[in-house]
Amino acid sequence: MVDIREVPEADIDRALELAYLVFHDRPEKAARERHHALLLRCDRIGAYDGDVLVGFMAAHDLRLSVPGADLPCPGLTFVCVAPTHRRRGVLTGMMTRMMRRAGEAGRPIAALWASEAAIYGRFGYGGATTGATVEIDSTRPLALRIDPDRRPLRLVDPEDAVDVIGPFHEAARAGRPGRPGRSPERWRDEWLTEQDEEDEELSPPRIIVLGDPGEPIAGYVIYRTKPADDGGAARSPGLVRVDELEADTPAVAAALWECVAALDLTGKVSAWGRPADDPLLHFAADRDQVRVTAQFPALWLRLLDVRAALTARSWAAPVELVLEVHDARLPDNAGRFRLKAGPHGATYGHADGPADLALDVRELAACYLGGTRITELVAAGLVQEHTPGAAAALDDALRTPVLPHTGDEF
Ligand SMILES: CC(=O)SCCNC(=O)CCNC(=O)[C@H](O)C(C)(C)COP(=O)(O)OP(=O)(O)OC[C@H]1O[C@@H](n2cnc3c(N)ncnc32)[C@H](O)[C@@H]1OP(=O)(O)O
Repeated sequence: MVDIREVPEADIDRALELAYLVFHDRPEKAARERHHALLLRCDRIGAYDGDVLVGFMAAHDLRLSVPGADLPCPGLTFVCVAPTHRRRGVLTGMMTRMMRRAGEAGRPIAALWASEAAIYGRFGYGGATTGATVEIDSTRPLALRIDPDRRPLRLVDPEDAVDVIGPFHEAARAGRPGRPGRSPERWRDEWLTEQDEEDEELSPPRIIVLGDPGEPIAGYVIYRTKPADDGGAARSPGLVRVDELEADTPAVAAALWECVAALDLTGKVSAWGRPADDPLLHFAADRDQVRVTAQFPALWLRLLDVRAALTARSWAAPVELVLEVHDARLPDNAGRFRLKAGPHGATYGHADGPADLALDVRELAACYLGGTRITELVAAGLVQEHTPGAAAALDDALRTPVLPHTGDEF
């Protein structure tokens, strides 16, 4: 009989051993210490078979930008079940406990990054943001259709970076749904850590900011480099891996991309997890030089309290309709509800009349940040439109000026 309960501090190392076993990992001492410190700050739930920890899950205490608001949002991580106890409902038990606890604590939404896309839909999570991997052939200067901002660029010491770029990042979050806030620890351990956890050949992080001296910065780029590999047939050019690039204007973004593409002794820029509507893809003059090499679901979102989530976000256009929502895990969300929303806010309460749209809570989550259209899901047979035009009307109301984006993998 497996018991689901909180994991005390004393069991954190056991939880990490389980995670390393399950994720086929053998991290160095420094990474283990970072993971330990991270789990100390997380909510932790475990599955115990007698005294043996056979399942584990943690949740960061995050805030997530949603259209017009910033909501508390547990960010699930380190989800693992021992190979001896798979497919017996251990994850289901831990997830049920985690969702109930988060709901009781007044968290309207929860989020995660999935190791495999097939796992979390059954728990009501929908793919809410899309990431794109963008590669630039930088063996030649980056060809641009707009003039880059010519204000000065300067290098910032990683030690000072949180003070310099942290406020810019925090302000930029409000402009794009799907972005978690970053604690100083997350900045230090995830973005600015000297040694990249996944690729030890990469340089420490380099930070370049753009802006006039004494003025607030107008943008920044964080990148790491790897020297050219001249060995044998698998010769590869020096690499610039862009970890983050934020800019106030397209001209600032153009200057920062141009800068990283021009780094000496490198021939390729690779940026993982960029927004699907990255302006670079439009202002690049040669789309053979700037290519999207992969697209993937990034943040998976769960609406734990649909009413609280829908009434917290902003709405781009007026809409009034009845939704029939299915939620197999959290029955308070299930039923028929009238959504009345518009630029001045939203109400959401039980309705008697016939439904205009019927959908699972998972589909609502996929559309909540504006990254997926309801009409696409009608076309895919996943949302039933009982009143013609209802899906398009809801899309107009859910629309965001830019696509949601999540660059923080956790
Ligand atoms: C946010 C993150 O941390 S993502 C990381 C997720 N963790 C991993 O990938 C580590 C390796 N895998 C594992 O530890 C485990 O296999 C887990 C956590 C994915 C699943 O744990 P389990 O206890 O076996 O899941 P559980 O028994 O509750 O399964 C519930 C359902 O999900 C399904 N399921 C579980 N894992 C998967 C999967 N990888 N792909 C597809 N379906 C899955 C089960 O078949 C089951 O379906 P059913 O309800 O129709 O019978």
